[in-house]
This record gives sequence, C-alpha cells and structure tokens, in this order.
Amino acid sequence: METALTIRDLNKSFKQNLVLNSVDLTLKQGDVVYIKGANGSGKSTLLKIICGLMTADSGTIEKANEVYIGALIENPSFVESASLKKNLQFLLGLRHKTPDTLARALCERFDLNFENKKPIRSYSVGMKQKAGIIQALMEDQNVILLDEPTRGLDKKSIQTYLDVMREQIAQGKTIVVASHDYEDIGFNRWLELDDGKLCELETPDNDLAR
Ligand SMILES: Nc1ncnc2c1ncn2[C@@H]1O[C@H](COP(=O)(O)OP(=O)(O)OP(=O)(O)O)[C@@H](O)[C@H]1O
Repeated sequence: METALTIRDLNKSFKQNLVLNSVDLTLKQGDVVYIKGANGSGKSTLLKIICGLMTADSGTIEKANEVYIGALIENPSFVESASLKKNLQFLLGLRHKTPDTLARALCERFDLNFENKKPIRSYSVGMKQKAGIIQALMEDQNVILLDEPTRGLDKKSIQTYLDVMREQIAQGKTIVVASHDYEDIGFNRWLELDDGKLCELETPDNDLAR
C-alpha cells in the first residue's frame, strides 16, 4: 500500500504547554484511523497541523503528490448570512472549481435541502455539523480528517454518517477521525494521544466501546 503521509518528530507547544512531543505517524492510503485522547490532549492541534491550518514548532510532514485533504476541524465555519448552496459553491470554487454534483448528493443523503435559501445562521448545530461533514467530502478528497464529526448529530444522522463513511472506505479513502464518541466506521488503526505522545493501540480497547 502506498504511503499517503509521513509525519516525523512533530513538536508543538503553546507557551509552557507541550502539546505534541515528538509525534511520528505514517498513514498508508486506505488507512482508517481513530485517535482518542482526553480533552486538551492535542487531537485538534495535530489535525490542524496536518491540514496546514497551524504550523508546528519543528518536525516534518511529507505528503504524497496526489494527496488532497478534506477536513472538518472544530466547529464548521460558514458565512452565516449566506445559504447552504452559496456557502458550498463558494468553497467548491476556491481550489479546483469542482462541480456541485457530489455536494448535492451528499446534502440529499443528510436530509439537507441544497436549494433552501435560508441563511446558514438559521440552521441548528446538527444541521451545520452535517454541512461541515459534507464540505469535507464534496470534492471527492482522498484524505479526510474529521474532528468530532458526530458532535450534535441525531441518531438518524449518525447512521447516515456511518453509511457514507463506509462508502468512502470502500473507495479506498484515507480517513482520520479524532473523537470522544466511538462510532465505528470500520477503523483499522487506533491511536491515543497522551501527554504529548502519540501511541498506536493494538486493538480498540474497552474504553472505546463505551
Ligand atoms: N491557539 C492556541 N493557543 C493556546 N493554547 C492552545 C491553542 N490551541 C490549543 N491550545 C491548547 O493546546 C492543548 C490541546 O488542545 P486541542 O484542542 O488540540 O486538544 P483536543 O485533544 O482536541 O481537546 P478536546 O478533546 O477537548 O477537543 C489544550 O491545552 C489547549 O488549551
């Protein structure tokens, strides 16, 4: 299996707070990775650094040429005064001017009306979260980073999320989910961030299934 991404000796501190301490991680194409860790253990920080939203103090990240990252990091942020369609089409136009076909199909899957003219500000937390998941997938990105993807989702939407992610896996996507909620999309690797160190777990331990 080809390597999608290699992280070596990544360090990140906020003042005296050493959040990532010599973190190494190699992601193979098709890896489906769950990252657990206590509040404040650095999960979001790691994902932000991987997708280039934050710089590390030191260390390297090598990405394979064909890597194209889709991400949902923290709360999805949209232009609140604009509609869902305007927001998604704006994001689609930013990099590759991708057609909105997949965005429309994903909205339908998640019971969001793509044509609804209401501003995003009128959307519930769960609806915004679903829009956040959609924008992470709608360009058929091949590496997908999701930070707490099921936060605020109702049962039906969680099931849709599971179905959609399993389809992404079947397409060979590389996926990293950092979350407190263990929704098993079909992970093949389990990692834990603890005291700045990223450790590989052999199996999902009992804590995860709770
Ligand atoms: N921009 C920042 N400035 C200062 N400190 C920060 C900043 N971003 C994160 N931190 C600190 O770094 C630590 C790790 O935060 P991070 O959000 O990465 O953790 P997390 O594992 O995602 O937590 P949670 O599970 O609560 O979302 C925390 O102590 C946080 O306060």
